[in-house]
Amino acid sequence: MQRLRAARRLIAHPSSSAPFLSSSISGFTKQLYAQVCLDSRPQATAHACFKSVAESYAEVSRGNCGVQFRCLGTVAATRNPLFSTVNDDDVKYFIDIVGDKNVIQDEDRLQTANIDWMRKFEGSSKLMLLPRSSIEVSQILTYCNSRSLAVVPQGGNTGLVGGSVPVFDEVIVNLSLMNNIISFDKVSGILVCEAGCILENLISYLDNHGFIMPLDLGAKGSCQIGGNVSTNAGGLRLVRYGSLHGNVLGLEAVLANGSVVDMLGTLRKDNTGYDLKHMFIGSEGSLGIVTKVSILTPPKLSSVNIAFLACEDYFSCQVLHHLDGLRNPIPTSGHKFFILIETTGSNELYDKERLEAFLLSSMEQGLVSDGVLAQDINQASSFWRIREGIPEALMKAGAVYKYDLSIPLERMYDLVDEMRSRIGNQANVVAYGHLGDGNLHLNISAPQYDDAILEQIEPFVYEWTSRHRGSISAEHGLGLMKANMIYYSKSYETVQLMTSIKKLMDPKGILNPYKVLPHTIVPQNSGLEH
Ligand SMILES: O=C(O)CC[C@@H](O)C(=O)O
Ligand SMILES: [Zn+2]
Repeated sequence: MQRLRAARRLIAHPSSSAPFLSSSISGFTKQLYAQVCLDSRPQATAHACFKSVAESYAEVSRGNCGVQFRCLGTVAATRNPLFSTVNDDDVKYFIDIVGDKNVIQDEDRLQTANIDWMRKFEGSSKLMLLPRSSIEVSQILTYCNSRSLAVVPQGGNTGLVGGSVPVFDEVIVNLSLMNNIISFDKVSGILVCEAGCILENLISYLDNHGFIMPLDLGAKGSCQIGGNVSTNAGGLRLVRYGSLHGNVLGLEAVLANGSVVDMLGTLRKDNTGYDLKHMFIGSEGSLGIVTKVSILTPPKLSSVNIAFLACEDYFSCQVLHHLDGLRNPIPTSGHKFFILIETTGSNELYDKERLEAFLLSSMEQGLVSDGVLAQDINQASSFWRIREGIPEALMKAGAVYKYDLSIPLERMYDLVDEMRSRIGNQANVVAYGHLGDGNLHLNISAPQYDDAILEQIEPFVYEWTSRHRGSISAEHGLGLMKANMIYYSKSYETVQLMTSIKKLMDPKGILNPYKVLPHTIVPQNSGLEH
C-alpha cells in the first residue's frame, strides 16, 4: 500500500482552482469506472434485532387486512380478490411440468424464498417452482394466467425494495436452475446466457477469457443476471460502461399469457422498429419473465489502479468525482469523506503516472487530505470489501431505512445535512453511494424501527428529491416499497402510459402484482407530479 504524501499545505484551497481541476481530470473519466463517497460519521453498532416498516406491513397482511403504505397517508394495497389460491390440482399440474423435486412446498425453503435479504418484506407463498427451461416457464405462466394465479419472479432475491418476494400468496417462480452459459464470442465479447446465471460466475467465466462484465455489484455472489436485467441494476461499473439499457443486446422473455418472445439478438445495430427489449429491462418482472440475455462485455484491461482517498469536505468530493480491509487503509479519525477510485487502462506505467499526478495535484490543492494507492490485487480487493460491506454492516447495526436517490451532484450533500438536522440524535444518517453517477444511498440507521423516526424521513425525503428534480430510485427499482411513490419521479401521463402497457401485456395483472405501479391513482394536478 503506497501512502500518498504531498506538499498539500503549500497551496491553499482556492475555489478558483476548481474549473482548472475539473477540466484537467475530465480526460480521466474514460478510464474510470467506480467510485464512492463514504461519509465517516459514526455509525450505530451492535444493536440487536430490528423491526422495519415492512415487517409491520407484513404483520398487517398476515391479518389479512392488506398492506398499508405510508405513502400519502392512504391504504394502498389489499390482496387482489380476483386472484385464485393454489389448490391440490394446481400442484399436480405443476409437478407434471417441472417434476416433483422442482415443486417446493417445504416450509424452510419457502420461508427463505418468502423473505427478502433485508428481512423487511415477507410474503406467505405456499409454493415455489423451479423451471429448467423457457418452455417450462411458458407452461407455468400459461397455466397461472388461465387460473388467475399471481406470480412473483425471483432470482437471487438480493433486491432492496421488496420486488422479488411475494406480498401475499403469489406463486414464486425461481430461475436458479436456468443457469447455463449458451455462448460466448471471443471476438465480439458477446455473452449469451440463461437468466439464472449468478453474476459472480459470469464474472469468473469472462475473466478466464480476458473479458469482464460491464456490471458489478456487492451482491454478485448471489444475484442473478435475469434479476439484474429485470431491475436494471446499476452497481459499481456504470460510470465506466453505462447501464444495462446500453449493454444488453437482446433478451428472451415469457409473457403473462405464456408466449415466449425471442428478442435474443446479438447485433450491435438493429433499427427495425420498436426496441422492445427495453420494456423488460427495469420493469421488475411486471411485464414478463426474462429467461435469456445477450450482453456485450468489454475486454479486461491490464492495468488497474485503485486509490482510497480522504477529503475534508463535500466540495472536494464533488470536484474529485470526475475520477472516479477490513482494516481501514487510512485513519478514519479526522476525515469526513472517503472516495474509492478505480481506473483501468492498457498502459500500466502511463496510467499509474497519470493517476499519481492527478492525486498529487489534488493534494496540493487541498482537495484530498490523505490517501493510499493499492499496491497489489489483495489490497485492491480489501479496499473494495470496505465499500461493498457497507450495506451488510448497516443491516447488522439495527433497523435501517434505505433511500436510493439520484440527485444533482451539487445538491446531494444538502439532503444529508438537512436529514441530520431533522433526525437529531434519534438515529445515524449514513450517506454513501456512487458519486460519479450522482447516486446517493441515504441510509438512516437506528437501533430499532420507530414511527417517530419514519415520520421525520417520509415524505420529506421524496418531496426533497422531487423538488430538486432527482429520482426516488436511482438503481434499486420501485418494487413494493416505492410503487406508490412513483409520482414523485414520473408525471401523471407517464404513469398512465405505463399502466396501459401493463394492461395490454398482462391483462389479469398476474405478474409481480403490487409492485412498480401505484395501487392508488393520484388525480391529475394533485401537485405531486414532477
Ligand atoms: O445499501 C444500500 O443502500 C445500497 C446497496 C448497493 O446499491 C450499494 O451500492 O452498495
Ligand atoms: Zn449502489
